[in-house]
Amino acid sequence: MSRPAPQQSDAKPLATADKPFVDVAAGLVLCRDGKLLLAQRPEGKPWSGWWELPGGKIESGETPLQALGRELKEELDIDVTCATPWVTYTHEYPKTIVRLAFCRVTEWDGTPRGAEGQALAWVDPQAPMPIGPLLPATLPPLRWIQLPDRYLVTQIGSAHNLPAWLDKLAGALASGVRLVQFRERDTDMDATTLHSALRQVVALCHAHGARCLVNSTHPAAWRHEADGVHYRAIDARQQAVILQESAASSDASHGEPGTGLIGVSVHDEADMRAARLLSADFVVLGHVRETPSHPGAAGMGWDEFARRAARAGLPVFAIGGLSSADLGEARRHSAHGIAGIRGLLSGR
Ligand SMILES: Nc1nc2c([nH]c(=O)n2[C@H]2C[C@H](O)[C@@H](COP(=O)(O)OP(=O)(O)OP(=O)(O)O)O2)c(=O)[nH]1
Repeated sequence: MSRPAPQQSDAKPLATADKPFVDVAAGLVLCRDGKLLLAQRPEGKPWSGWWELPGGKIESGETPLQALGRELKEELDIDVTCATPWVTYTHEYPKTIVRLAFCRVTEWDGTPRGAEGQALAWVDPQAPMPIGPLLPATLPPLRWIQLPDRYLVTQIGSAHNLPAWLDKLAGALASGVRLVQFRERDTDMDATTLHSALRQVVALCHAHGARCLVNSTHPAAWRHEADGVHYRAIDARQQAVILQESAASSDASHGEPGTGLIGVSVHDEADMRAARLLSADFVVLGHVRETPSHPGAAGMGWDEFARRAARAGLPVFAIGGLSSADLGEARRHSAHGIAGIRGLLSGR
């Protein structure tokens, strides 16, 4: 899998005098069976014949969700009844800079039809794309929407906890968890025991069709036995500097992008910039509520989470005192999904 080029920051779009800046709302219209609706741009519009997510320009005074509701009525003749903000992403085209507020649309009244004469197609986002070409800025959301919505972080601690912990992991995997991060910070396991624990976690994940990433505190060689890496914020920043320096000196031997998934823990804009430079697949932002991992530290709350998530330019998992029951609330605040240690293991 080739990794896409890093995108620019969403916080500071690079509007220039000769390049107009356009704000757009686009919908990932998702059926209950997981199929996603794509539309072909009609004759007479720029990029006609290319496929895109339905939507259009945000008019003055509109929120992205209002604009999307209006556009989907005009283009598809449906009335949206449930939509949530998702990833806001900026793409520079040769003649324009487009900031796309991608939103998930999960309920609507009516049956979508090409009300402007455009062709429509329901596609399985997890399968090879049967149609094309797709607009360049439409490719990232089609990749991101394939990410699972729950991200379980390990906390095994001691070797004698491992069998019982693996049982709990099996329960979480059976309940649909498909993404796990091996992160053993406060452990009394020696390196050999820890490595063996990782192998057992990876094997169990794979047996359930789930993927496991290895936290960047662990040896880099272990990532290749798993499905990628999850960088701590400090490691992501360091890695981003290495990547920039090697790019500046045309030295490709450092920071070579791997083929697995890349997750990054972020707290602020600088962390998010590092994540984008590393072409991360997603970020984890928290903590939303006070948690046993950070006792006494108040959570940022959902409103602040939403403000920060809107600047990520990547799918964001919310973390901090959350369980599966919080998924709806998380999505209403621009999260892709939720991450957690205890909340996801207990199947709550
Ligand atoms: N709707 C939509 N637009 C996209 C996607 N990807 C992408 O690059 N774009 C770009 C193409 C256009 O430059 C811009 C959308 O503008 P548009 O011309 O479709 O807007 P509109 O429906 O309001 O049409 P109009 O007022 O220009 O007739 O966003 C996508 O997936 N969906």
